[in-house]
Amino acid sequence: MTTDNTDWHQHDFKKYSFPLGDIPRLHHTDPQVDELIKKKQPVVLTGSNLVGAASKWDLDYLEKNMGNGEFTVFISETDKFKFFDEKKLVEIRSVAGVHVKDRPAKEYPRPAKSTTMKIQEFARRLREWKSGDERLYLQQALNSSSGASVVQDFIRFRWDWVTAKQKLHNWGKLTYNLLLIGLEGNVTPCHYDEQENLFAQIHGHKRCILFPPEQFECLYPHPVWHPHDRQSQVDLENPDLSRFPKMTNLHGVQTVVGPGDVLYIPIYWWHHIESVKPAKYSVSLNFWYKAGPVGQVEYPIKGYQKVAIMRNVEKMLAEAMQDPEEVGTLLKTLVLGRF
Ligand SMILES: CC1(C)c2ccccc2-c2ccc(C[C@@H](CC(=O)O)C(=O)C(=O)O)cc21
Ligand SMILES: [Zn+2]
Repeated sequence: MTTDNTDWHQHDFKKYSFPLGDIPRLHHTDPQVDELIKKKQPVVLTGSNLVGAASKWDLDYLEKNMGNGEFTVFISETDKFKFFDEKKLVEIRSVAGVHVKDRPAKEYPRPAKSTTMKIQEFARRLREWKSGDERLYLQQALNSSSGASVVQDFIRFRWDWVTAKQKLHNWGKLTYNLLLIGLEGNVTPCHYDEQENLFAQIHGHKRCILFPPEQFECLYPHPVWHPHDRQSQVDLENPDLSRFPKMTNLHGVQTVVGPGDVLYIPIYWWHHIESVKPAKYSVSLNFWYKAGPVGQVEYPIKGYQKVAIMRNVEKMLAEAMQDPEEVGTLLKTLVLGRF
């Protein structure tokens, strides 16, 4: 269990060009926890025992108990695992009711390719991994088809506790529990998700850097129709300031989560996550919840609501123009020199 964030050897970590505050770490019974979640502010909850039944989920245990299924594994030549949504490439769009299969969009570089393998092969390749080899990141939705004892552990999670959180904060339904097993050094680059996330760390440690939705203009997300939708175009470690000048206004918050910690990543908050030393690999399990009902809209509207509006404008224009390339031109015509 990480006792306290401050004993972290920060000098080990990558240095970034932007300031980083600390995400509060609070015991899960602290009343401030629910105040922060209600305000959609990130917070690390300690001592919840949410996935205590999984504290034994190291590679040996998972290798023996994850069953005989094929698991999704992403492979990357670099330390970055920037996910790529194939579905965006050939989107069927209806034009006046007629389904028009789009011509496949121009070829995009695929930084991480996905494959499947049995847990035994994954574990072997992780143990044999040495610097210079391609990196692996297992990402698999947990379900009843996992091995019997893993399912037993899953059932013994603190579902009462997490369901009470879901109800108290009016979150929608639980969509996924993604099991994540990645090498130390793997980086999931800066992106946001459209779901509330209780991110439970099981083995090893992860450095999590978060930015609020209001910093949308500093992070230059790809267009919504792009396979890298929801992900920043900016390489935080090596920002191209000529293309992304507003990146100099970036300021975030960070934490290092260890076994037993649960990080609340609010919906639409940007997060950049890295598996860090000393463990050779990390095991995490996230709990993704659909957004709750919008309810009474209060003005001025909040940052994350503006992101949702901008996404809808991009989608509507792409649909109307039937050619995503023209959307940029139209938007520039609409605003440049006028607003
Ligand atoms: C990078 C990877 C393996 C991936 C590849 C291709 C498609 C999807 C994904 C995906 C989705 C979620 C995560 C977990 C976490 C980041 C982290 O812990 O690394 C995170 O962002 C979250 O919990 O929201 C990681 C991945
Ligand atoms: Zn995410």
